[in-house]
Amino acid sequence: MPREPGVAKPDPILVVDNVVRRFGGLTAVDVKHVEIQRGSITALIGPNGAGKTTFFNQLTGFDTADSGEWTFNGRRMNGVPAHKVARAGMVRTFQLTKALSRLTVLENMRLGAQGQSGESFWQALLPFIWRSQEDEITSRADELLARFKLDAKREDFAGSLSGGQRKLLEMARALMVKPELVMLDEPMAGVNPALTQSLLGHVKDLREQGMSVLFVEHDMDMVRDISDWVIVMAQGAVIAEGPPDTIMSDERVIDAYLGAHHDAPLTESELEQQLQEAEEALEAEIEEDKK
Ligand SMILES: Nc1ncnc2c1ncn2[C@@H]1O[C@H](COP(=O)(O)OP(=O)(O)OP(=O)(O)O)[C@@H](O)[C@H]1O
Repeated sequence: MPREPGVAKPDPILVVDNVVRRFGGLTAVDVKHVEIQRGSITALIGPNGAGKTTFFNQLTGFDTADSGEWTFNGRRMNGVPAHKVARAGMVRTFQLTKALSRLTVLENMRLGAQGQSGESFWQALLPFIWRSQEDEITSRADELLARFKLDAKREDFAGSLSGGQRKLLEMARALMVKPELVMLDEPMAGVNPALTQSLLGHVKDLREQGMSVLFVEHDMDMVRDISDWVIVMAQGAVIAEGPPDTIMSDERVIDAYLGAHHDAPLTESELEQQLQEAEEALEAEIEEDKK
């Protein structure tokens, strides 16, 4: 396959055209064309501020693109809200895990089943409304919690989990909607080395089970280790694509990284602070939905 930005894939699950997102004078995302191959693990890399998370937000309905269109399994997805995108089979996790700390692990999983929407948050916690689905949802949650070795934590508050366990919970929760495409935003950030292999194994498992994976990551060892294909973004655009072994020596890629300031990894307390902010923002959103 040619290693050019936007190269066509044999069987793409996601096809993106001309997605632009501006913040004031800044063009955060300007992706002309990109295809994600079904059944593979694709890494999305690029220096800080390249637009990776913003691009994820557009594709998954968490933010509205200024222009552009994209199809998932041939179905147009631009303008579709996040919970419907998730229910269609395209689900994402967050860079700062949104596992609500004052809910139990199991309650977080139930929320996942509702497809990440604020409006169904209360319904998810009021089992009598959903009694018929309740048993099925709980047994799926238990199955996933066992797979991710979180079953012993079922009744614990998500806030009591370690950073790595929260990442596992995020991934397990995303699987509640039985997705076809799983989008992971920095799955390795803030994960203790002891959990690294286990997380890598879980990501590879997704592919073994026939799912497609698209993940944003700064950890190049992880990118090299598990990806089938790498897409590189810089200043909002896709600048290179290719297999992991060749992409890291690509001149355009090296230039993009050298030209950008690369932040040091977050410390534990910075991570904690950001997690708290993300939770407050999500809770505010839920309050807003209740009105
Ligand atoms: N809500 C927003 N308002 C204004 N500017 C924003 C907003 N979100 C992102 N940006 C800007 O858009 C650009 C792309 O940011 P984005 O977070 O998508 O990059 P990234 O590649 O995910 O970076 P990192 O690897 O550091 O997470 C940055 O310059 C950022 O400051």
